[in-house]
Amino acid sequence: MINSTFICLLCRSQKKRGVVIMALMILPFIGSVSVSESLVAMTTLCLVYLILKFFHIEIPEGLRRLPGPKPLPIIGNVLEVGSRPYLSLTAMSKRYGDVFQIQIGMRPVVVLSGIDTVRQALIKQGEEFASRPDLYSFRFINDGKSLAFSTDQAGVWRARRKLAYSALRSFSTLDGTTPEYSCMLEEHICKEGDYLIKQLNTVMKADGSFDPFRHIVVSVANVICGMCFGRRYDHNDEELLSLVNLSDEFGQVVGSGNPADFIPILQFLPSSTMKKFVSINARFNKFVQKIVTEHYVTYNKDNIRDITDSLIDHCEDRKLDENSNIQMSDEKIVGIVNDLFGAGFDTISTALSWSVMYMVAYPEIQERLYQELKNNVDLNRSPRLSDKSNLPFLEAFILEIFRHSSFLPFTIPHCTSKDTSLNGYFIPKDTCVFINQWQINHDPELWKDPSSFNPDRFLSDDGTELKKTEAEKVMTFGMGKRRCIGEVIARNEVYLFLAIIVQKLQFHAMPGEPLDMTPEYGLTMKHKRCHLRATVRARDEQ
Ligand code: HEM
Repeated sequence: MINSTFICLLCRSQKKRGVVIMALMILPFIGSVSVSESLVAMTTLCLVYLILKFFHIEIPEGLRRLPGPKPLPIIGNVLEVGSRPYLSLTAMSKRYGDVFQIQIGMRPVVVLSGIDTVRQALIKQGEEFASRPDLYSFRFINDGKSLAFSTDQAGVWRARRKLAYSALRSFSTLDGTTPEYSCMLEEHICKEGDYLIKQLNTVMKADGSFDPFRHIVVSVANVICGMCFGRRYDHNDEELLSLVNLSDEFGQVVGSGNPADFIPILQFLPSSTMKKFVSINARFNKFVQKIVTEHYVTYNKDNIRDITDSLIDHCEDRKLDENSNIQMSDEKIVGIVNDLFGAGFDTISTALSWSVMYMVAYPEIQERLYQELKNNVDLNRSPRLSDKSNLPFLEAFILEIFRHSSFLPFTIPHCTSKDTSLNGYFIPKDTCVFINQWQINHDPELWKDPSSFNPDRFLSDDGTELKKTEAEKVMTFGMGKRRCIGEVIARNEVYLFLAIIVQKLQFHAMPGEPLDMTPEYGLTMKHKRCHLRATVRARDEQ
């Protein structure tokens, strides 16, 4: 009696109710079944039904259900996605098309591929695809107040993004301290580039080899530290070193597909990875917080020294402005510097470290880069931002690094802010969306021989000009409303650091040690840590 009432409550449709009752009727014929066994069986059936009902989505008329692989209970498609999601999801896009659905654990995820489909979603329907999903790991980044990862409401996120963008732009385009430099960004990079060369020479003399990421990351961190905090650190500073060298572990958890984000029960089970992740974030926040507190103490309205000061200043101005619409805490405003610092060193150091690896893997390309510099920049001076237009091969090389390595294989995950549709498929509100940048950068419809590393694909036949339409097809910084706000700085920084080091140094592999170019999956994919050699370009060569 209770059983049939329960079933009736669960199954409003006659047909479904019939299936459940039939299943229960069969039970006694399987063998002798005790009351408790039949209760367990019935509860399981009801639970399965409830789960099915939970995931059953009514599709509005005229739209189609999303295609995709069949998920297993509890784990969904985790096994098919595997440890290299950019490859498995690219393979799935060949089977299911540009818009398909997988299930990671309990959570449905829509995967977007194909440049036209991604443009349609992120640009033409940008508003609907601009939110971030509420993922467990994101709650630990910047104490849940991250500009890039938090689920801030659209109004708050937009205001913070505008503030971050304008602070970054002001402190990169500000005049340098001497007329020798066109702007502050150029001054920071040129000085850090020179320090990097000195540091690599010292390490080479002492040890005969160096770990490229270990040194590049400090130089790049110093550029963003200069803009954010008005200070730089020594290459052997233990505090900075221990912090910036943690970025691999950060990226491994935040990369699309971290199990604890998709299988809720894992949040409550002990996990050494999550423990490490929480501790990395706490250390990172503590580092930034200490500097911010010092800034509050020494803040002077008439002498805004850096981005932190300018954000504090914004809070002060807002308090004096009676008409201001206060929706954000000071913490949320000043906390923006945490995002800028975090995003500003890991991505660029990864790009530069890969560049050095590719130069070693393709010595003839390294030589062409050097010859181009030699022919177009006076070797008695350091390259500058203004030399960029005379170095098309270097620009083509950087584009090919972005494309071929696709070291940011996915954007940060997006989320739909309302029920929507794409290419005729229905996508409900609050669906997590992965954008597969790697697929776009390796799509044979867009690129000839996509797996070969060939910077010339971006150059005109005579090699003197960049092909703009080819360059615009590379997807590295996302697109639309969430597009990276540091893109201009990042492109300039990767270019100028590379020009400076290629002019002075030649990189080689360690004798007898094959170069391992296999990427390690994460938000930013790194190459395995390794040792290389560098020799100073001979004076007569220069
Ligand atoms: C080569 C270097 C860089 C690459 C490849 C890169 C790439 C990206 C990508 C793919 C996104 C996510 C876009 C999306 O979710 O659709 C992003 C977001 C972001 N980037 Fe970058 N980035 C780089 C450097 C920088 C730098 C130097 C800064 C700042 C100093 C920065 C600040 C940000 C911020 C704040 C966001 C979040 C934007 C938002 O959620 O509204 N990035 N970046």
